[in-house]
Amino acid sequence: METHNDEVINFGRSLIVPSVQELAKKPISKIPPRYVRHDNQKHPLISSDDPSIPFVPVIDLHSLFATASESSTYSFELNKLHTAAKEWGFFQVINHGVSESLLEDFKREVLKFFKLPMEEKQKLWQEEDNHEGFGQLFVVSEEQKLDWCDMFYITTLPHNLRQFQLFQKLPPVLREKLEAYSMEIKKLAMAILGEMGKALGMDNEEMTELFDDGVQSIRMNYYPPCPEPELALGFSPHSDADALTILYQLTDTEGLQVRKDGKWVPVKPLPNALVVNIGDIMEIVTNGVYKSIEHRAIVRSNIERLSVATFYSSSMGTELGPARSLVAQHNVANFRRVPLEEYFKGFFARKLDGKSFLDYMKLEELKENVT
Ligand SMILES: O=C(O)CCC(=O)C(=O)O
Ligand SMILES: [Fe+2]
Repeated sequence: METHNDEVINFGRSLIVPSVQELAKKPISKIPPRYVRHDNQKHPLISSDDPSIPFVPVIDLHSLFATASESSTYSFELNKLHTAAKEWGFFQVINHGVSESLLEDFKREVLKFFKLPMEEKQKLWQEEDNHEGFGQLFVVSEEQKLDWCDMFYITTLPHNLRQFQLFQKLPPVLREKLEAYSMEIKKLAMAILGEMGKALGMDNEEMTELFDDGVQSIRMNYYPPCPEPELALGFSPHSDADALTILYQLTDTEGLQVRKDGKWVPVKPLPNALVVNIGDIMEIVTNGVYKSIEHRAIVRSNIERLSVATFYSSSMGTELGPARSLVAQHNVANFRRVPLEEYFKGFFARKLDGKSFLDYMKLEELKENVT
């Protein structure tokens, strides 16, 4: 049930920036300096067809869940999940159970949403003091370089964290599909987290307590064609702050790249697949066994790209830190403990800079002794 509440928590703000989609409609052959990266590094498209490039693991969730219900033994698929989470922090899932028709309907509505006239979008633009809505995140100064991307960000779960006004302003069919998508993706995230907990040897009850009523937010990304794609970036390198991200690549345009052993590896959009990645919260909860991985998005000269990232984090009111059942196993805690709300506020107050915020959470010397 939806409740209108007066105590929506404001996790942060971001400076208001112009729409890149509108900019890209103009007949420009050069991009404004604010989008040209300082490093002047080129950000080339790396084709996933190049045989020397490793392929991000693909996990068949049907097999995983089928073997999971049969026995509690460590199945082949569970081992594959565990290895992918440990060594890649990124994988694709197929046979994930989210209905194809819902994915199609949601995609259609998101595409329409970004094609709305600017006067309509303006009503859903970020406000000075809150970063939900259309705009960009993590913009903290007028000098900062900007991403070649417009995004729409909204907190979806739990219901009492929703910006009721923003939900009310969404086109009704999008809103309906977003609700359904949010629920399906929560179910999927919980199922994957449950399997991960099993693979890690985490206490089941602890896992449920941490994530059952988790915070979910959805970020829709629109990357317009860019006249100088190698000088810009669609999304600066970052790791996600949440526990588990489920990314839906709406178009079959390549653009997402993950950093693996120092190299950028493309994540090829596969039909009916979703991309899953470990976020910083999961790295902390697993006491560092699973790693959140840096990733970025590049842009193209002649083609747009769209994606929807759903971020799933632990529940409000819980403390963020390594799972106690794992600290007991490992005999050491590698991260500090902070209230979840404090963690989020700290994260959103910064410019995106790789995995720098996780370093703040890391305990280098202070090792918590287990009793
Ligand atoms: O567009 C993409 O593929 C990446 C999006 C992403 O990393 C994010 O929204 O956090
Ligand atoms: Fe991300």
